[in-house]
Amino acid sequence: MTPVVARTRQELAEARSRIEGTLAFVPTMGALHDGHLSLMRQARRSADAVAVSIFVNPLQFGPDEDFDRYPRTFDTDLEACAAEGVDLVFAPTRDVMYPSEPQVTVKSGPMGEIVEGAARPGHFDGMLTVVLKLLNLVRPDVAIFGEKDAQQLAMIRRMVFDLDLPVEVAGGPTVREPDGLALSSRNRYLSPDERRTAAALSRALHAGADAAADGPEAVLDAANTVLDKAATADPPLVLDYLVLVDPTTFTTISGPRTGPAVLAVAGRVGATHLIDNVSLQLGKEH
Ligand SMILES: Nc1ncnc2c1ncn2[C@@H]1O[C@H](COP(=O)(O)OP(=O)(O)OP(=O)(O)O)[C@@H](O)[C@H]1O
Ligand SMILES: CC(C)(CO)[C@@H](O)C(=O)[O-]
Ligand code: BAL
Repeated sequence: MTPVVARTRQELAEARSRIEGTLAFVPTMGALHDGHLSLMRQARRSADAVAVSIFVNPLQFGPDEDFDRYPRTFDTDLEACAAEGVDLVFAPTRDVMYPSEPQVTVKSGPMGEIVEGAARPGHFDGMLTVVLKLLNLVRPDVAIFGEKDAQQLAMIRRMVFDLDLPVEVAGGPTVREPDGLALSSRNRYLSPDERRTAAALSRALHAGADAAADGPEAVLDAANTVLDKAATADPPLVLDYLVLVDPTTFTTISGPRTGPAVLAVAGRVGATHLIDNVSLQLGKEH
């Protein structure tokens, strides 16, 4: 069945008031792929009804980023939502979300300025601002985000904790191509040659995870060996960062250490910024 499509606050309020039972919510920027669909299936298992938002949020894009060329594929997105049994799609315009230039926004704090936040200044402030607005508008019981954007997920959990938001946050596992490349709406920018180079990101994470029992230095060495080779490929992978961080705070892990960690990587192939990460247990066989 086709989902109810709400484009305005009033349409959303009316559709929301007709939903009975619990509601799970999957916020997206559209250009839906199997990663999004797996979050929708998780949402379906978590609640009586499922809502999806489709909104390319200008606030989280830097001036030199790809806001204008970000893929917008609403008709096929709606078909995908229908096939997954989504009940409600909220697809506001920019003017609906931001009727005037916002004066009060969310400040993501120190965690918003490191790792991906250092590569994309202001990104996490804009992301948290729109997520808070979406949560206030949709009022879900549970909101589901992909682990592919691990720092985003950690920051949303922190916002919910710090601001006492009445919502449960759940993470969904990263869906990958057969060669390991994490699905991402931005993958469609890649030429076949760039696509081949991009696969080095997940290969590096895999190599790092395989060395987890030997500690942080071994993890970074193993991943860097793969990335160094990709840096000389044609076209090359231009590394933005490779970091081993605490899963909750995203602060760097160094020296001998055991326990959970996230190995996160970001790089550019051509003009396309791609990110990926893997969770691992340092100092333990996995
Ligand atoms: N491969 C994936 N597996 C699982 N979840 C994913 C995957 N890719 C994205 N998501 C999640 O889907 C939600 C919407 O993300 P978004 O619409 O930005 O897609 P995206 O593929 O991450 O796009 P982008 O190319 O902009 O990074 C986020 O919670 C994101 O973490
Ligand atoms: C959470 C989100 C929908 C906010 O715009 C976006 O950052 C995304 O798609 O991951
Ligand atoms: N996938 C996270 C949203 C962004 O890249 O802006």
